Amino acid sequence: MTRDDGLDGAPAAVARVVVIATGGTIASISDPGGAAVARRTAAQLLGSAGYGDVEVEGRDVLNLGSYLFGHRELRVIAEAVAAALARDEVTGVVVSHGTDTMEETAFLLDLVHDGDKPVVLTGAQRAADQPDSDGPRNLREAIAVAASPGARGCGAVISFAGRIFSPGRTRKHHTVAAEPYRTADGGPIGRIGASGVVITALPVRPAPLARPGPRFDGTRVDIVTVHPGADAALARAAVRTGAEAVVLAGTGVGNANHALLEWVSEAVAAGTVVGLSTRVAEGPVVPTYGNAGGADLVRAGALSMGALPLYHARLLLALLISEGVAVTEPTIAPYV
Ligand SMILES: NC(=O)C[C@H](N)C(=O)O
Repeated sequence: MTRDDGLDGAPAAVARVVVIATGGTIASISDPGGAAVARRTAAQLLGSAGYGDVEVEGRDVLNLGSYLFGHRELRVIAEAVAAALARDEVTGVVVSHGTDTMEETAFLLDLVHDGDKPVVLTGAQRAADQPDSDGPRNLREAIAVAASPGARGCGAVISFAGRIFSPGRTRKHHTVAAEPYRTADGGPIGRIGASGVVITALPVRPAPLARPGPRFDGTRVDIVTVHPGADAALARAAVRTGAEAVVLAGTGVGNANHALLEWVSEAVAAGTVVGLSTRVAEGPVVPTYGNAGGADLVRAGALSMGALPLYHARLLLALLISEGVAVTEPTIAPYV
């Protein structure tokens, strides 16, 4: 099957999109106890209706809620995406995915994406067996984005409820809303509406990193949250149990307290990477305060993760460490 692209009269190859199914609510149906469990396959998600002039093929890679994913699952998805993208006849790839940790997978896929073909993650907030499930619409839109020439060069994106997001600063910001994603200090880079896929902004993306190798699976990077009364017990336990880096989710612009400041000095001296992030949903880390605030933490050797969201920061450190990259201010500068 061919279609005329209308540009030079030559028939263009038909758009072909590979849908990689990984589970999530988009694939979930009620079990006998009434709990939603990922069960539906790629073929079941795609159905038999067809997707206009886009040829679509499904591939089952995982079938789990994304709350169950570890680094291994993220690596397996990255490998499946790369294999699909490597096929000349493939225009773009869709990954159907649970919404809980889609921000991490999308960020990883974006970090390692080194071509122009679109990679589009989508999911659903209402299970596949709900009469008002948003899955079919989200999937249809994601396929349209993956097939769209306009989405080329945007890297990996999240397509959800008619909006397209670049993952670099995008997080799930609402547990149940039909539009669960928001880009911190930014907005969607495009929309899907009556006139099709419209890209309104091109994301700025750093040079691609190498895809994670098997070492990524066991690379432990933990998050320790700062709160009134927090001590260093959890941070110490993280290192004791194998964490190669710890991200501090500081208060405000990235502050902690004297117990954690003392730990940062000891941990950095012993070779642990300490990233300084914030527990606040939006806005960058700005090392400002003394008396165990962010300025002191950075002086003690913590690395400011800048405007990179908390869970993105954790993932970036895990990827860099697993690749044997020395994590320093200059090596993380392009991402934060
Ligand atoms: N809406 C969802 O997909 C949430 C689901 N629990 C998941 O992340 O797999």
